[in-house]
Amino acid sequence: MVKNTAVGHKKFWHSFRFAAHGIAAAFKSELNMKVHSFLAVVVLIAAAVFRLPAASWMLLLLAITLVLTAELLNTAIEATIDLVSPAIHPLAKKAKDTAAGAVLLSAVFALITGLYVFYGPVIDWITGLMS
Ligand SMILES: Nc1ncnc2c1ncn2[C@@H]1O[C@H](COP(=O)(O)OP(=O)(O)OP(=O)(O)O)[C@@H](O)[C@H]1O
Repeated sequence: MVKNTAVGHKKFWHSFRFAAHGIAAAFKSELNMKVHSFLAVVVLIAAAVFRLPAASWMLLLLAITLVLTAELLNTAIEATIDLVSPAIHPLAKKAKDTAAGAVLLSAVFALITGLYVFYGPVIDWITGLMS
């Protein structure tokens, strides 16, 4: 019983390490992943500078998580397609374009979220500067 738990813990940490390695590998190989991560850091710094409320932070974190998750799944699908269908095939195109569509959709959501949470504070800041 104790042994099984120990094995379970070991398996959990192995899975965790594989997952962390997957994220690091996608970050290293995918330009989009780097760009989205950089933008996420900039947005979070701006959220701290503008002292956004907790609800806005949660919305931003949701949007960032969605974009990065979509990017990771897109990378996984691209790698799988390149492995199983290196030759041109309409289904390979469909799979890659659909996965890219998921990234685009999540990025549009992130843009709308950013406009929604920053609009008021930025307008207040500009108004304060002019008065
Ligand atoms: N095996 C294939 N069969 C048919 N069309 C493909 C195939 N591979 C890629 N394509 C088409 O080319 C586009 C670009 O594919 P590519 O593999 O270069 O991905 P990408 O979107 O440029 O991502 P990245 O640059 O991150 O690898 C795909 O979205 C798809 O429309």
